[in-house]
Amino acid sequence: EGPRFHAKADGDADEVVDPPKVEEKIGAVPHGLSTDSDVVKRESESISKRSLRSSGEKFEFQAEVSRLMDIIINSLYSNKDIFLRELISNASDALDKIRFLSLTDKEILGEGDNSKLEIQIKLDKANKILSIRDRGIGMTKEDLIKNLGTIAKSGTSAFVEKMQTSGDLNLIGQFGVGFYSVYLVADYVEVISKHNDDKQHVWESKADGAFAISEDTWNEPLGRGTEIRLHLRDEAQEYLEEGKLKDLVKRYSEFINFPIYIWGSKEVEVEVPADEDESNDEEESPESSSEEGEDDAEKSEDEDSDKPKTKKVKETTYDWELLNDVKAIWLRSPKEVTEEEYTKFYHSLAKDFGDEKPMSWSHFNAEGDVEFKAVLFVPPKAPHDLYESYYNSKKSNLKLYVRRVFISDEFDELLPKYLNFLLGLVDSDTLPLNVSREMLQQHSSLKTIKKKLIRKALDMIRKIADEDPDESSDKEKKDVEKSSDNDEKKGQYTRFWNEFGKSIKLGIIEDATNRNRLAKLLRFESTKSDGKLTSLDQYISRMKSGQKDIFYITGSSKEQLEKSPFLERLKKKNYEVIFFTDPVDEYLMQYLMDYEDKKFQNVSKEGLKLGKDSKDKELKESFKDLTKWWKTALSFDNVDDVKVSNRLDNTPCVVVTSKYGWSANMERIMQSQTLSDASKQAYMRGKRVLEINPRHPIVKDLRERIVKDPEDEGAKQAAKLMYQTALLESGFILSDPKDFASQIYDTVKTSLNISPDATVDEEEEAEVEAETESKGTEAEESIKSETGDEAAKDEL
Ligand SMILES: Nc1ncnc2c1ncn2[C@@H]1O[C@H](COP(=O)(O)OP(=O)(O)OP(=O)(O)O)[C@@H](O)[C@H]1O
Repeated sequence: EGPRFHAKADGDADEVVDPPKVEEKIGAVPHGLSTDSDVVKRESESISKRSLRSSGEKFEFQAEVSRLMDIIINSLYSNKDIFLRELISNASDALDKIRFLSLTDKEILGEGDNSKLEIQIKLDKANKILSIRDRGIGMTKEDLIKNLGTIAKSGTSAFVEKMQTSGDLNLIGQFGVGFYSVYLVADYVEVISKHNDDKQHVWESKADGAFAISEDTWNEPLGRGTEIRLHLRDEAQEYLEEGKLKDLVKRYSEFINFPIYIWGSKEVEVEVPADEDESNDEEESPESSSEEGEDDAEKSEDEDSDKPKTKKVKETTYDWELLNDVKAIWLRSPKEVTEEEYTKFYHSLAKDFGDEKPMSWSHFNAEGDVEFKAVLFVPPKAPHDLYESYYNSKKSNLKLYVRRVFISDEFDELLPKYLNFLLGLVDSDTLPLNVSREMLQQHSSLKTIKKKLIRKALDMIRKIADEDPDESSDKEKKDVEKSSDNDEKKGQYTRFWNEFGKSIKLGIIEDATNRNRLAKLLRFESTKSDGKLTSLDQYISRMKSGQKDIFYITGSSKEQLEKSPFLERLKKKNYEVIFFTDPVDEYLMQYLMDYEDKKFQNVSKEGLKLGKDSKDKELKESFKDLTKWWKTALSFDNVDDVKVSNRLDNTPCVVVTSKYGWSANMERIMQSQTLSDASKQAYMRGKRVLEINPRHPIVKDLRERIVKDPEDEGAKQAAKLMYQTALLESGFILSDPKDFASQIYDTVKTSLNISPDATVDEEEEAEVEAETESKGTEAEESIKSETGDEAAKDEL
């Protein structure tokens, strides 16, 4: 039945068998698992007899981890190979860690084999065990408990959720729970680990909700590092085939920076003494010495009597075979690296083994005061948690190496937050190697590296746009279309924008130095973009003669904005207006003041200029009385002013805000934020100005009325109602909807010729109550009589 591991067998001490101490012999072979049949037999006995290590301390997996393991165990996911990639990646991480520590403490690596930073794979066909060992940092008992089971990683639940919708286990490494993929192929797993600060321990689990940890007194001492033993499921026996393992390692571990060995068998041709009738070599073949009589006879006949007679036979030998060549791709000249190699390298960095290529990459060598090599990638998709806790997370996806030695992948100082979506690495020759991470973080070269990385990153992104035929104007299109990989590049920048556009916007907000470069990368829809994305440069190229400002409007959706009264006259006069519909756009526009000497103008704010119109002044003058009167009529609300509008066509009036206050859209966004500060809201709220349309019949009529009688009650009511309606249409949230509603009802009354004094009928409360009661009783009675069940009454 294979090895069993039960949760604590209560009181059944007889079942508990301590594994026998494995003899010295095991220590002599490189890996604890010997090909020697005696040892194999003993090992196998000890495992199959063992149901529970009596010394083992039992733990339950954290509920989320248990759920994850359940999903993995029962998964029908066909690509089970991924477990190997995850284990090798963990081994490589552990080696990176010890190598990093050894930079400041040489002793830490130890001597002899211990100091070899390598990964070893062994197959034990007899016991159906695949084992992967590294001489990395290892895990203490506490680490084992924490890392492999009790503390769910932040990614666990996210991954479980993702699995339930996509079923794609391939992503497991990206969620930081890759280890558990071992249960795709194994039903019992042992993790033997030795950390410099602790004794050697064994973690074991059959993924049945529990695991056990014992101090390891029977396996070969590892010296330092971790060995994972997978007791393979029956249907996963293919992972005991050497050829398969070699292929997988080669495929998945091309970019692992440590040598990976397999304890491989080799058919070799060896020269052995020829058969007795041919052989004449006494010294070299002691076994054949007993038959020397006949040899002598032959020897005398043979002319080459000095040459020993041998034959070639095939023999199986075992040895460590190196599977990868550890050549860092970034050290090669970019010209020599193929597109396929970059793609594979990206996949290994991203722990993303789908088919998608990165959108773009940049591989360069920086020279001068600060020397470094770097490879940057734009991933095909944004990671699942890119904007979650954007300001608090310390996550950067750049790996930092110093002279080929991996230092850290949590180095915030290399790229600003808004470029966190990039993946890649930096290998610097200038940074010092033997200092602590804290010291490195303060090193002056980092600033230079960061500056150059940002430039290169922005160039790379710009290139995505430059190479996209959809991006170019018709004139340029012809040239671009000639290029070969055109189809692939088509629409690429739109894809980039949909995935990472928010990051570019955050960049504009946060990075004043590169604001203009980033603004070039900005895309949006506009009144003239025809459902596609357009850029500021394209906007400028379409500007009307005499147009000074770049017009935009903010709101919650394009559909809503398209109908906005603010656009009426602009559209009629053929001005282009940008739609900004992402909440971040409001913040963005507080930082993006101008572009190429053109100012930005929110068309729902004060200050809109549409070229000089000689009639403007005249109109303003002729409506002076009305605007003045209207302002007084609105003294109940904080209306700053009433003015003649230059932006309206069909709508009688709109409410605009002051230039530096919040727009209506921003007010809405701020109100929807749970923790927003009410006092700040009042302070930041833009001043409101009612703008009236001098060509509109209602406005013209009002003017006539108030000239005749400034106290006209009907006019006053209309002025108020129009203002409130304009607030709504302009995107504000009414502070007193009740008042607005009752005015509307009054108007409805008037239009239906109902007397303004008509009142609502009084309810006759006493009777209503009595009636309800009696109805209720009737209903109860009828249920009771139908079902004959007393309980029905309770239910009712
Ligand atoms: N060979 C190993 N040596 C030392 N520690 C290890 C080893 N394998 C796993 N660990 C520890 O267990 C943790 C959990 O591993 P797991 O593979 O689930 O997640 P991860 O390595 O953090 O992320 P990923 O799945 O992306 O590799 C690791 O973070 C590491 O601390």
